[in-house]
Amino acid sequence: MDTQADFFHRTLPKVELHAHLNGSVSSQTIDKLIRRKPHLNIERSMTAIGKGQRRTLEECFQVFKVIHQLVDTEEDILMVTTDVIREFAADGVKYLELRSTPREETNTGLTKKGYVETVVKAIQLCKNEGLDIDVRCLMAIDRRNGAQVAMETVKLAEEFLLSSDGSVVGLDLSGDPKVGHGKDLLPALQRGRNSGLKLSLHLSEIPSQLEESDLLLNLPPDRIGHGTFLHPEVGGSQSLVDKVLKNNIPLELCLTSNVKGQTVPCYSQHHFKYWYQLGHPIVICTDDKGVFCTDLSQEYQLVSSTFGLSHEDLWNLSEQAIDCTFAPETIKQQLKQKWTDLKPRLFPAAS
Ligand SMILES: CNc1ncnc2c1ncn2[C@@H]1O[C@H](COP(=O)(O)O)[C@@H](O)[C@H]1O
Ligand SMILES: [Zn+2]
Repeated sequence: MDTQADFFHRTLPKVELHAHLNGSVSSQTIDKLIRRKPHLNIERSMTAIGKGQRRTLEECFQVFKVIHQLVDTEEDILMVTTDVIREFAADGVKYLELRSTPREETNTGLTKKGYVETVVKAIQLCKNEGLDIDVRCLMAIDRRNGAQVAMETVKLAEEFLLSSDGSVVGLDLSGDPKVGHGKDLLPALQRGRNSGLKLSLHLSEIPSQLEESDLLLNLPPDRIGHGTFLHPEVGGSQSLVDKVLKNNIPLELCLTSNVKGQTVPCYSQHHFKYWYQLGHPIVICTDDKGVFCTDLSQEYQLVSSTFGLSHEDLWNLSEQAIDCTFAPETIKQQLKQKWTDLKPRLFPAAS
């Protein structure tokens, strides 16, 4: 990795659309949390998957449980959210959609509403700091918790859609893909959609979910998380691909996450190639930058070194991501202007 490439990828203005809040907590923030809660006996190595390490997806979900133990008060959520936003801003991210599952913690008196209020407050605090990053929030439905909780989350999101000054823009469906079935969550997702909430759904993150993916694609979602096993070469189907293409649904792709979580055997076999060759809208994302020890610059660098993309190709990818955001049209136009203004810094010869 040469320094020139590093400068390019870090300076490249970027859009991050798939980042789980508690999976994005950096080792520095984890250290602060561990100091706050020494009685939990949690070590930093239990909260992240280091270089060259792999885990099964089940093991990844154990890691989130450990982080959730460390993040269980309003104070923690405020610190975690502001730290994560500052880190993305320092990495050249100009627009960020953070997603998080509202949690209730009876031992600390935290309510789901309080959880979301705190995330929105942190977004506001960062705005007041004058950071060069626009941040929005998606409320996550953990598929493990079933239909009733999903519906409660949608209702809460509806409230925040009206009251959060544009901070809460949509819903995410995530959680352990082996648990629960998407069909039970359709009424909640449908309702959210009808209320004007945008939908980003984890889809076919593991094999053999053709039926579920088909049902969820009929909504249709506004974006797809991963979509690793949608295409026929890996056991998906042409009809699923056709639905994605027909509705022009962008895919959020997270290379390190998929390789470390072992749903993809190696970088060169990542489904980025399949969708990129089709010219379909794709957005490079981190998923869980803390847990998978990455950042968005590294993910862009990985894409370019694995698939031989030029700086110009990467520029186009990051610029096209603006159209995939859930931001209002005026914000998209402002972001495009920002990209135009920044381009001469990265392509001096062309200016
Ligand atoms: C690795 N692939 C993945 N697949 C599915 N869901 C994932 C995920 N990575 C993270 N999450 C979801 O995000 C939560 C942590 O952040 P929040 O507490 O919501 O901020 C996890 O508990 C899981 O539900
Ligand atoms: Zn995810």
